[in-house]
Amino acid sequence: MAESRRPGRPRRPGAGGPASGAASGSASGQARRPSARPAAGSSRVDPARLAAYEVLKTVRVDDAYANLVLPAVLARLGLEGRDAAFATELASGTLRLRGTYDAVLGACVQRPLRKVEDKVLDALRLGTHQLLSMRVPPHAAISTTVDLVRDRASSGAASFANAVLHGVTAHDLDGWVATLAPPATPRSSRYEEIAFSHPRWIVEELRRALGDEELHDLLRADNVAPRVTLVARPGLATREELPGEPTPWSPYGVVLAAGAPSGVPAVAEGRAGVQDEGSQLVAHLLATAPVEGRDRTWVDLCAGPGGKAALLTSLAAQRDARVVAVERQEHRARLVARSLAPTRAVGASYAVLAADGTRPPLLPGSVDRVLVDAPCTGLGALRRRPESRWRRRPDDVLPLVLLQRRLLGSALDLLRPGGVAVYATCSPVLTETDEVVAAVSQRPDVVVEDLLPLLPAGMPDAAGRLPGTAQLWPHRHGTDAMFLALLRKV
Ligand SMILES: C[S@@+](CC[C@H](N)C(=O)[O-])C[C@H]1O[C@@H](n2cnc3c(N)ncnc32)[C@H](O)[C@@H]1O
Repeated sequence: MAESRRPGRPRRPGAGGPASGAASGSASGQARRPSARPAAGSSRVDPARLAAYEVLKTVRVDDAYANLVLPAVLARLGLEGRDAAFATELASGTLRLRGTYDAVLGACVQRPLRKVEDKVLDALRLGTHQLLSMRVPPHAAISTTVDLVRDRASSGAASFANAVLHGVTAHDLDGWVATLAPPATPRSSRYEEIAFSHPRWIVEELRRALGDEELHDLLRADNVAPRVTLVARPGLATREELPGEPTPWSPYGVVLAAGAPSGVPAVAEGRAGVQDEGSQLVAHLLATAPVEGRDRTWVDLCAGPGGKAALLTSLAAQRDARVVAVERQEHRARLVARSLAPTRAVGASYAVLAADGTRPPLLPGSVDRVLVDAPCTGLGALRRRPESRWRRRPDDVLPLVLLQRRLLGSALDLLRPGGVAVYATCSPVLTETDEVVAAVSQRPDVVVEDLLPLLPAGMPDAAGRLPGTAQLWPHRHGTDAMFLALLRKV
């Protein structure tokens, strides 16, 4: 199923149970009459729906990231508490499940969807999410969407939206998937495209990396927003002072119990941060890989915005090692510098260089440990950015792969004999993972080492396809789908 909604009987048009759960409250459950309180100037549009609409529009028009736009929109419209939570779920859920909803809308609209005005289509997607995934009573979902379309488009478009959304109520989500998606087969990804709202080329890449058996578990996990995990940077903060349960795999992590991370003092002071557990393991692995002899110089070759570099630097400080963080984009290098600054309190030694990691201004053979957390398609972190699956294109992959190979090659040039490199991507795509490592390990001065013994005890099924490498998965490990490989210079 595309989202965690229990299967149910098809709904009758216009019928609906009481609003419940996170979706309940003034924003969700009440159909607003024309005379209801005005919002957003003179219009009668429900503010939470308006906020979600504004997010979709900004993502579409400005190519923005929803998670960055949302806080500003919520603040501008004065939304807090349940209304803010409703707007957040409405915007994020609609963006994630756009593929499923477009298939549904395509069946309810007489003309091709590309001929529907963008702003009307955005509103229809929002209405469809409320009807099929949020348990908003149909009369409320439809009337508030019609108000929105009337306000943002025209009365004619509002009548059109009314008719289309009544069509959407013909089935519940399971019913629509059963109606629209052909049965799943390993050879065609059409079923997954509709049922799990992933572009077909992405389904095919994920299938190649994972196989058929668990594919649906992965796609389902991609459609659920991850819990927020925090990292306690060693020497600066402890897990015990962070509010939440310890993470199962990372020795530095905590699953945030409730509230915004910015409200946690250690996070506000930069002693802790928000970081996926898989990312924490990447830094941990580089720091714990055995190295004989000198162990003074660690490099993060793709450091922006600095999450892993901050963890590495606090670990390096405990061993009197120095970290050089390299980042090509100047504004991201500034973010790295900001992220590393709190580690000065524990005497950390580091430098941040705005430079090209394929030609870093560092001496070849001078480095003991190097991390290549390579720029990648990010297809292992789809649950984090609801719109990202619709942005990426198949032809993004090749240029990234060429860059990844050059970055890893340059990292290996920096290493002294006996030094170690960790190559990581938040993508499981085989061309970005196994094939990069396999190509670079043709060098006579490099071996791929088995990193599995360095992973936390009891971590299940983390072996990658290429011997010695690791591939984490959201549905298995609760992390992003990070790929990790350990290479040693000989
Ligand atoms: C996956 S992100 C790294 C995330 C980072 N390690 C963290 O944990 O916060 C990849 C980074 O590599 C940077 N990058 C891309 N090409 C680069 C190059 N040629 N040299 C150095 N950095 C590069 C990107 O700007 C981006 O900030």
